Amino acid sequence: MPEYPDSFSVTEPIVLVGAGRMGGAMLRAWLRGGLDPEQIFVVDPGAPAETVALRDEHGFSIAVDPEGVTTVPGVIVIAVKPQQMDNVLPGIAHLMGGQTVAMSIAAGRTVESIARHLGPNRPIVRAMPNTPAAIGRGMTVAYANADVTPEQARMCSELLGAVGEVGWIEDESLMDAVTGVSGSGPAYVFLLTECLADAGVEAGLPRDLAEQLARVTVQGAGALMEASDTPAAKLRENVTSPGGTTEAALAELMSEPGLRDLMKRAVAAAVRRSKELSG
Ligand SMILES: NC(=O)C1=CN([C@@H]2O[C@H](COP(=O)(O)OP(=O)(O)OC[C@H]3O[C@@H](n4cnc5c(N)ncnc54)[C@H](OP(=O)(O)O)[C@@H]3O)[C@@H](O)[C@H]2O)C=CC1
Ligand SMILES: O=C(O)[C@@H]1CCC=N1
Repeated sequence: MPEYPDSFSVTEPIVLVGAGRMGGAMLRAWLRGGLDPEQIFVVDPGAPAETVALRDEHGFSIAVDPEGVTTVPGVIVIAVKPQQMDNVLPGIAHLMGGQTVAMSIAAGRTVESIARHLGPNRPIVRAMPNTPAAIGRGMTVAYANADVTPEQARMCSELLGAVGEVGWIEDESLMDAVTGVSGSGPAYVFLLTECLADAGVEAGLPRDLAEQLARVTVQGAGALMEASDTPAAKLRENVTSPGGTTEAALAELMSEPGLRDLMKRAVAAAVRRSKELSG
């Protein structure tokens, strides 16, 4: 079980542009982890009610646009939709001070496409979290351009580490595949849960029971993977008695073209879409 920071050494102001699902999850994790609310400046023209309630509780600042930010931040976290980036980036360029690093979590958007708006030689981090971030159980992969200093990378690691595990890559082109596996991945597991419940109903179970069985089974299988380093393939074998029921089911899932092929096609589609969003 990874250890998440329960305090922050980042002392610079943090600007969060976009406090939606992912931005909001990070904001809540920073507050939970003890980041000083006076360091936090949220920019969101239609800040969700929960963000306003959090502001009322903790006392950070919310601005409707970047003009309302009256500080030079150490980090600007950009958490708006990829399609909003071209509208948003020009407005935040002026917030970039000499020591500011911009960290985008937008799917697909390349560092080069961000630098086009922020200017040359700007420190830029591109990161891809996922929704278990909301409970501190996310997986984030990050890439830093050559202008990011070790201290800036450390600050970004700390902010990302508040929502789960963080890994850094040195080849930005891997980010599309990262997005296809871990960024979008939780949705595949949720769909699997839905499909398992539907199949249970088809097999005669009442819907409530089928949904409970599917949900608790996926939770339990995830917990089992967490409890040891046993490879997923071995855990699958452990369920599979020779000549038994699982073997019969897996023969269906693994017959060509089976689940492996379907998953490859799904991830490839996400990778293609990530490349299309590159900007
Ligand atoms: N959801 C996910 O699983 C993941 C998402 N991402 C990336 O995170 C980013 C955000 O996604 P997500 O949180 O799901 O999306 P949301 O729509 O929930 O969040 C985006 C937020 O940005 C706000 N916003 C819109 N325009 C502006 C603006 N001009 N200035 C400041 N804020 C603005 C939106 O407000 P309003 O709603 O009023 O428009 C909204 O609150 C995306 O780029 C996505 O690719 C990355 C990994 C996983
Ligand atoms: O669907 C999306 O585009 C975002 C990026 C990864 C997960 N959600």
